[in-house]
Amino acid sequence: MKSNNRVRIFDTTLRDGEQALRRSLSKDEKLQLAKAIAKLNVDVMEVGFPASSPGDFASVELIAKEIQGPTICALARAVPEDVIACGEALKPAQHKRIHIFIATSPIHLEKKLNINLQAATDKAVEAISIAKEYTDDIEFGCEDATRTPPEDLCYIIEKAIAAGATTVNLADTVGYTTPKEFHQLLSHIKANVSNIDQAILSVHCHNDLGLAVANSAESLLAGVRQIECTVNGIGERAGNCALEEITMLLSARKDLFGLYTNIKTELIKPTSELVSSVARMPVQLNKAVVGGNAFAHSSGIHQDGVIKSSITYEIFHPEQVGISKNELYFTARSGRKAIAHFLTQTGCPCEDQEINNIYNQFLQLADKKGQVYWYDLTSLYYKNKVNLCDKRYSLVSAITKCASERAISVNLVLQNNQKLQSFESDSTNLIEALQNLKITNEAIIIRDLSLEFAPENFIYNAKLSITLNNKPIYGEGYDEDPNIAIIKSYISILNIINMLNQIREHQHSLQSA
Ligand SMILES: CC(=O)SCCNC(=O)CCNC(=O)[C@H](O)C(C)(C)COP(=O)(O)OP(=O)(O)OC[C@H]1O[C@@H](n2cnc3c(N)ncnc32)[C@H](O)[C@@H]1OP(=O)(O)O
Ligand SMILES: CC(C)C(=O)C(=O)O
Repeated sequence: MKSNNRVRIFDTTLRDGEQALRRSLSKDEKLQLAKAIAKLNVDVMEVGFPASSPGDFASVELIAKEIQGPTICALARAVPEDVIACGEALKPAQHKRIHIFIATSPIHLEKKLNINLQAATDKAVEAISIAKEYTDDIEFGCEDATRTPPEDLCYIIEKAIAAGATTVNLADTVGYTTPKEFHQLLSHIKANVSNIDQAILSVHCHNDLGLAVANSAESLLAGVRQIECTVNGIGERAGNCALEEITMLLSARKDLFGLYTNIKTELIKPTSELVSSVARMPVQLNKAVVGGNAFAHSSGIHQDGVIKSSITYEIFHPEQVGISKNELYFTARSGRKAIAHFLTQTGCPCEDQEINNIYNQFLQLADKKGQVYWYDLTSLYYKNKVNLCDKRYSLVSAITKCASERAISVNLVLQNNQKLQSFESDSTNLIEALQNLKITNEAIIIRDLSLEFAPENFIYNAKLSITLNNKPIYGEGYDEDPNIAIIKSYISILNIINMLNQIREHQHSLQSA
């Protein structure tokens, strides 16, 4: 493809993204994220604001030293000290860029900077001339460009390019513009700035009205060739254009845009997870491309379509963004096809009549439980095949005692198959004490525990999850006493394991018969 079709991805996760965090990132955290973002193969990464603090100066300097490949960029106000701080911090970088910005809108000029457009232009030109002592790669940015009269933008941009700016960035700082309006503004700038061909046009869109990706995408149709964006769309207030969304839009709609990026899209999901965990910003389930539901289907009509051909409801393959496969969830909205498909895939093929029976029982269970798990389906299947004897544990009594602040002992009496059995253990906490009871041969390691109190019923709801043979198992228990609620949810896990063992034994007996 011609290079004019290449869109440069300018990642600002470590600068604008970091501005959205409740706690700033340490030098090591920034370096860890910088390494992952560089592996994504972004063209430019803006990694901080060196004049902001000695710590951020040191982070930018460290990244400039350690990261090879992408251009390392740092941000400065149109203030000499800021530009010098960028130049100094970026010294070790293989490829470096200084990004100088100043607000251009009447609102910002009058109410914030208290200067006029000419004074802002003079400051920008002076700052650019200082930056030129450090690098030829200079980005000039108009903050709040989308609330600036077009002729004012043309004036300051022309001067900035003449002073040496090689990239010009138009920021929709408060996420105010719309795609059509933005296209018109960018076309006006292209048509009216005499030296515009000497710079790459860039945009930096915020998501206050949910239009950051749409506005960035439309800007490309107006001739923009650099998009500023962040992983997971994190950034001031409602965030920035999401890197993963704009990248996958260009990939999925090559027919419309005819443009490409150099992003290694298969690294998108792991990078998103890393950013989310280091930044402590959870990704919402329904987030495009990287959300937990982006490739999950739970309604019957969709599941049927996806089973027949994934392109019915998926516009690109999950593997393209580093997600191993799509997922089907089972709820009362699921249909027969999904149930039959799951059972067949797990070695439990059914005849039509059988699936009808299982499906009716499934619906009753789904209405009761909300979500039906894989082991529920396997159990329904075998319950329809054979009358498995129900070897269930039930709780007869439970005593928990705190021997000291740091020791708890548990004594359980359980009934199983008419027999009473007593189990005892102690530890520093209830979960460990339960794990030490050794009621089954399986090593049960609890992964998660949630405990909620329902004040309307004065009752605790405990939810535990474990992993057994790489599959999750969820248990649930209710009680007025939080410890007993946890014990009951643990017993519900024992009963699921018991049921799975019975199914396995039954399968063996069928095979050897
Ligand atoms: C839209 C954006 O995301 S812009 C980038 C936002 N990022 C940051 O703010 C980075 C973190 N900021 C900081 O560490 C600090 O605010 C600093 C170091 C930049 C400045 O700190 P201080 O000197 O204490 O100033 P303070 O933050 O209180 O006020 C900002 C000053 O910068 C001025 N200013 C703001 N933008 C610009 C600009 N682009 N060019 C020149 N001056 C500017 C303001 O008018 C104000 O000046 P004043 O004191 O004369 O009124
Ligand atoms: C510094 C600029 C690019 C910015 O972050 C904004 O205007 O939102």
